[in-house]
Amino acid sequence: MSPLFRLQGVDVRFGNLAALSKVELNIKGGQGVALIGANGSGKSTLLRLLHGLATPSTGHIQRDAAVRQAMLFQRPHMLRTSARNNVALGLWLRGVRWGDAKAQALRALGRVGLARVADQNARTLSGGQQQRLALARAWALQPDVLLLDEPTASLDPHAKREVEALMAEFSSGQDGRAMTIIFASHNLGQVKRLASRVLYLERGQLLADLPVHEFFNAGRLQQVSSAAQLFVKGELE
Ligand SMILES: Nc1ncnc2c1ncn2[C@@H]1O[C@H](COP(=O)(O)OP(=O)(O)OP(=O)(O)O)[C@@H](O)[C@H]1O
Repeated sequence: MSPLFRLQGVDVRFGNLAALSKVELNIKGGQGVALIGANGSGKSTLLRLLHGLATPSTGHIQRDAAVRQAMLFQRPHMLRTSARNNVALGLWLRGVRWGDAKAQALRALGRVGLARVADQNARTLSGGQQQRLALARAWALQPDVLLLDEPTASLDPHAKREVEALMAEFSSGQDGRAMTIIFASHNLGQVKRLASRVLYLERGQLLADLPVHEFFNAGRLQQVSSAAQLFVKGELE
């Protein structure tokens, strides 16, 4: 199977700052990929690059043109209209007729347990509901790849569990087709639960690309960098 993404020697620079530096990476379908690293290590930049929201300053990114992608952010942006319209508009923008878009939106809201609030103004929903609404908006597009930038970072434990459960269901192919999920997270428990592969970034460099069980092997991590070991220890405390 050809990779969904192939990055060769990619730098992303903002002025003098290299947010990403010499990144070499292949991502295949059917994986749960976690991006971890300290604040400012380049996780968001890498996700934005994969989603086409950032471009390499040097190097090359190859994306499978047939692949459908959606992206979620830590704080979803909702339009000041009903939850249902927020989902339907995403579909309509991709050419779905408005009547069909509204029907599909309702199915997507049902999928994330929000059918009850379909007519409520999206801006009045709780943080957890808004993130589930963002998941419905993504799910409605039936993407092959779902990119998520710290999707549970601003949620309470209950909402966090709900969002995480949906991520697990989407990636397991429960709805007929498995989505590849690529997510940034500081929550290492979540990384263990959802990822099969871990990418560790340090100051824009991809220092480790390991199966999840190897990444959490302290001896292995020491070989990556002492900062990586300290980082994981700090995040687990
Ligand atoms: N649009 C931009 N303009 C200038 N600098 C930027 C821009 N976007 C990111 N940076 C810088 O690039 C570096 C990497 O940022 P990035 O947001 O990718 O890190 P991160 O690992 O996602 O951090 P966090 O965990 O805080 O979200 C940081 O030093 C950041 O300040």
